[in-house]
Amino acid sequence: MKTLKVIKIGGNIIDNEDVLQAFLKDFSTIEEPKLLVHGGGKLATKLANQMQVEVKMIDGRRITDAETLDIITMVYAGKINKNIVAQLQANNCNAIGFSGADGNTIVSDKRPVKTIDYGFVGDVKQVNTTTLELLLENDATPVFCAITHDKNGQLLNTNADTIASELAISLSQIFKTELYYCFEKNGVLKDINDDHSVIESITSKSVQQLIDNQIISEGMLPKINNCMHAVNHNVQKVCIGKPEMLFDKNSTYTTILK
Ligand SMILES: Nc1ncnc2c1ncn2[C@@H]1O[C@H](COP(=O)(O)OP(=O)(O)O)[C@@H](O)[C@H]1O
Ligand SMILES: CC(=O)N[C@@H](CCC(=O)OP(=O)(O)O)C(=O)O
Repeated sequence: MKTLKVIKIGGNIIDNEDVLQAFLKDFSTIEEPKLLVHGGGKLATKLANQMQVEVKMIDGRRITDAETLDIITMVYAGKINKNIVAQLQANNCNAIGFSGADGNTIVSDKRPVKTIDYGFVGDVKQVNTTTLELLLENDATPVFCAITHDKNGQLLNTNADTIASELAISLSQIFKTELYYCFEKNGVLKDINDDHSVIESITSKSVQQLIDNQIISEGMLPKINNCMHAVNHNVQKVCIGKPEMLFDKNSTYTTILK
């Protein structure tokens, strides 16, 4: 079985042009099959503010009304996705941009209204890997944004961390899959203000205490839940840290274990 690296980059990497350019240059040097997932929540928030569209987030999830869905489609599937694809092509990496609607790769259900109406937010129901396998076997690199569809013509907003874990889980039937969450810190930190306080490994036993003690909070909560879901569903290796963890053997980062 070949190894596949599924790599997710978040807002603070996308927002910094120099950091993004450097990352994409390094990413292009990875010779094994690879797949990139990008977020972009921060840029969507900035644009919504400029357009005077109210931004509402609950537990790291964006309440997505029709106007917000238009904004995130333009930002995630348009500006960010196409710029990343163009930069990868400039580095001789044969990137192809995807939303979950493209090739019917990710189908999701609109989140049912319970106490909160999230609007056009989708929970992943099905990942179709046939097209992705074909591309990955032929040296092409899929680049996914945080948009899925319901197969009835409706686009839905889906957290980028979830897209990465669901793709990694489904593709683990075909590849030995590794999942890397890249962000601006060295890993999951004991003290959020001390970049040297990296927690080397987190297990399903230790995670609850970290959440209860509020060491893990905010944006790290959905990330760690997606990591746990992935290690418990056949993904061989799951790591959180700076992009350097992919390229520098001496870098520190957090490994998520069963
Ligand atoms: N223990 C922790 N270690 C590191 N970051 C943490 C921790 N707890 C909360 N966080 C927060 O989680 C954020 C990462 O989540 P998020 O902003 O959603 O990133 P991304 O856009 O890269 O997915 C960090 O910037 C940090 O503020
Ligand atoms: C439903 C939902 O919340 N979707 C996210 C998708 C983007 C994302 O996940 O971006 P980062 O990885 O940069 O945070 C949002 O709109 O903010």
